[in-house]
Amino acid sequence: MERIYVTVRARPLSPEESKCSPWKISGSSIHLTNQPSKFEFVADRVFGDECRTIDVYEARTKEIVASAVRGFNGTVFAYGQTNSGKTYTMRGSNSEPGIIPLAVHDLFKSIQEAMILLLYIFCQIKTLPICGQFMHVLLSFSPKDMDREFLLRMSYMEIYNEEINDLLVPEHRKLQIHESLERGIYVAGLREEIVTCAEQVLDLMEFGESHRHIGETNMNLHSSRSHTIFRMIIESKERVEEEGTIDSCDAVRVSVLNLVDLAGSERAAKTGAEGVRLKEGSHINKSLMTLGTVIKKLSEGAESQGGHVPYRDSKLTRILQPALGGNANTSIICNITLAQVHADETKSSLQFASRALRVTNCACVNEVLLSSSSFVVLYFLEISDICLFLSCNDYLSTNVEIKGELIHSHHKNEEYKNNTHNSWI
Ligand SMILES: Nc1ncnc2c1ncn2[C@@H]1O[C@H](COP(=O)(O)OP(=O)(O)OP(=O)(O)O)[C@@H](O)[C@H]1O
Repeated sequence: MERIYVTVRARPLSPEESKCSPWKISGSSIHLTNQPSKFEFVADRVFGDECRTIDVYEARTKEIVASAVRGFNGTVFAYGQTNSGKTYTMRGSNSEPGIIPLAVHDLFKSIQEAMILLLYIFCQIKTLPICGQFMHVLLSFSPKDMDREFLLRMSYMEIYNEEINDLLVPEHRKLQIHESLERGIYVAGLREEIVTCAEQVLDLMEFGESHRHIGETNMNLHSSRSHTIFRMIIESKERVEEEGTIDSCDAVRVSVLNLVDLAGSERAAKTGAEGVRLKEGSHINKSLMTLGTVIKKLSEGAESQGGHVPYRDSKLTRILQPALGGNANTSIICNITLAQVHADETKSSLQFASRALRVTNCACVNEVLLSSSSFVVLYFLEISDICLFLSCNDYLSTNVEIKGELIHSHHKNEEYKNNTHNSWI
C-alpha cells in the first residue's frame, strides 16, 4: 500500500504581486502569514516560484516512469486553478520541457540503457570498475528487466464539456466509456498508436495538442478548456531467441502510464466567462468537484469500508478510477499562485491536496503467465484494453480463464503479430 505523492509548485509572481504575497514556504510546508486562524499545509515537496520543471519531475515522476517500465501502472496529474501553470508544468515550452516530454525521453532512455547494460554484462564488464551512473542503472533494473523486449503504444484524449475526443484522430469524437469483464474500464474506439522512439511520440503529441480545445479568458490567454490524458501503454516480455513465437510459458507485463493536464477551476467573476466559455467553465468545475468528492471519500476510507465512491459522476474520475485508490503509483502536482488576490483559490487547492495525501493505492506488477495449455495469472493485468484480476475464488477464476484466453489469442492473433512484428524494441 502506498499513498498518493503530493508535490506543490508555485508559479512566478509579478514584482507587484510578490510585494504583498501572504504566503510563506519553508521546507515542505506552506502557510498563510496574515491570518489569525493558522493555515498550514505540509506536502511531500513544496517548490517555490524559482524552481525548474526538471526538479518537479525528479521529485517523484521519474520514479513512476521507471516503475512503469517494470510493469507498474502510474498516473501523474497537474491540479490547480486556472492560470496556475498546469500546462506549463505538464507540456512545457521550447526552453523548458514539461513533465510529458521529460517522461517520454526517460522512458525510451530506460529501455535503451537496460539493453546497453545487458550487452555490457554479456561482455563480462563486471570485472571493470563501474562508474556511478552505470551503478545507478544497474540498481534500478533486475537482470530479468534487462533481457526484455518492449512494445509501446500511445494514446491522447481530451474530455471537453463531458465528451471524450480522440486527439490523435480528431474525427473520433464523443467516445464512450465501457466496462467489461474482459477489458475493464476502457474508452471504445480510442486510437493506440504503436511508437518506437521519443521523437515519434512527441510529434504525435504536438499533432494532438493542435486539436485540443484552448480559449482566451480574462485570466489566461491560452486557457485549456478540456482535461487531457496522455497515455503510454508499455508491454514487455522476455527476449526469446526465436522471434515471433510465444514460448510455451511466456510472462507478459503491461502497464499504463497516464500523464494528465487538468483544466483549471475558475470563477466566472474573475475569468469574465460568458456564453461558450461559461458553459466550458461550468463543465470544468463540475468534473473537478467530482474529483474532489472522490478524493475526499477515499481519504475518509469510504472504499475500504464498503461505502460509495462516485467515480461514475464524471468521465474524468471514471477513466482515472484505477489511479484513484486502485492499482497504480499516483502523484499529484498541485499548481498554485502565491498572489494575494488568489489566496482563497490557493487555499482550496491545498485543501484538495491535503486530502489526496491521505489516499492510499495498491500498485503491483501487471503480469500474466501464458502457457500453451493453461494460464496462470500472477497479479493484475491490463493489456491494451484487457484486464485481469488476481483470482482467489471461483468467480474470478472463471474470469481469469476468459481473460487469459483473450490475451493468449491476442498474442497468437496473426494481425496483432503482423502489426507489431517490427515494433518491439
Ligand atoms: N513556472 C512558470 N514559469 C514561467 N511561466 C509560467 C510558469 N507557470 C506558468 N507560467 C506562465 O503562466 C501562464 C499560464 O500558465 P498555464 O497556461 O500553464 O496555466 P494553466 O494552469 O494550465 O491554466 P488553465 O487552467 O487556464 O489552462 C502561461 O503564460 C505560462 O507560460
